Amino acid sequence: MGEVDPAFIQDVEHRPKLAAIQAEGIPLIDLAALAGYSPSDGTVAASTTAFEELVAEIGEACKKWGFFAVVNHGVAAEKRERIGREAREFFGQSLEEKKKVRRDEKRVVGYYETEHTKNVRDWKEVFDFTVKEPTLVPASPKDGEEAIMEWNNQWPEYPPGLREACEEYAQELEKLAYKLMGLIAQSLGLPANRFDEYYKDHTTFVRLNHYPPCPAPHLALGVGRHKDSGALTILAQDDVGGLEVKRKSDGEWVLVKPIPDAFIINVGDIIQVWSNDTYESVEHRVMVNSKKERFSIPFFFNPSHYVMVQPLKELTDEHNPPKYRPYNWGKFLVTRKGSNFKKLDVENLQIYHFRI
Ligand SMILES: O=C(O)CCC(=O)C(=O)O
Ligand SMILES: [Fe+2]
Repeated sequence: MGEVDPAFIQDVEHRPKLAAIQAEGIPLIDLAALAGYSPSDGTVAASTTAFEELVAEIGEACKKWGFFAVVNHGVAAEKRERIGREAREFFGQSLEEKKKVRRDEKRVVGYYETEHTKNVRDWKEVFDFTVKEPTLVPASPKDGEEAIMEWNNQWPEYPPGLREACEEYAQELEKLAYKLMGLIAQSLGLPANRFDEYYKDHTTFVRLNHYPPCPAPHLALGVGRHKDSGALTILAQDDVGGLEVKRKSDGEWVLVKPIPDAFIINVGDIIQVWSNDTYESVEHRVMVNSKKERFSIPFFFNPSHYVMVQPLKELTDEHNPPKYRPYNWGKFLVTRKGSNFKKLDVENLQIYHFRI
């Protein structure tokens, strides 16, 4: 990634402004009132005013921004530090070493250094792993073909502690993800465990991102503008900064300031569909930096492959009819994964293709 290959250059209108706006950023939400909260059995241990306020805050943040930061989330700091150290070790190796666990059309998780977003190459390298081993998905993106296949993780020999650090981290984040889905359900007036049925064989994956220093941060992006296609993303970012969110109120790109130990949460396309557009999945992108490398770790909380994603019955009626046709999550996922290996003339599959 030494010189700037034209494949990385963004069209003029999508290039970042390096002096990004820092005023009015995404909401910061304190989850302290969550202690003792167990959404899976629908009980709310802390049924207090503080808890009601928290649910309302989550709802407002989802509506206004689609993004928020959380503190006092209950994830042990040492687990996050550990996966961060292992990720640095892994990416610090030669390309040849990393390519030993490179993903390809058969093994779709692992190391990858040539990802494209909207056909422009991203200035980054990644390592993906699924949380469930194995993860079950449709064998074919085609409708009517029922065969199922397994996605299996590819763990590198070095660093030897990477696998355990990743597995421990994923377990912690899974607990947080269920709590956040519980809060989001309650903020929509639904029972806390409303979404659990969709997660029995979930297809969640975690990505270790490394953004190396870039000699042309005004031309390239670490990740081009996009929306996350899953339900909910929980992101750990380091102290370098670079993530920008498209503010709903005016369409400006706003920097998400790093806050030590906080996680950044964002609503993905599936929550947009489930909520029938009450909450929207918001565009975001990542700027790169000419001096500093950056690391981040998104956790993409995705349902089971056989889930038909559609607006929830409780949230639709004759005055507010469903805005989307049902679509099969697994087929959507494997279509998107497959298209990562080709440079396409057409746009990726998107939820608006299912809009009624
Ligand atoms: O690195 C980041 O801050 C965000 C990455 C991201 O948006 C993604 O991987 O979907
Ligand atoms: Fe994203």
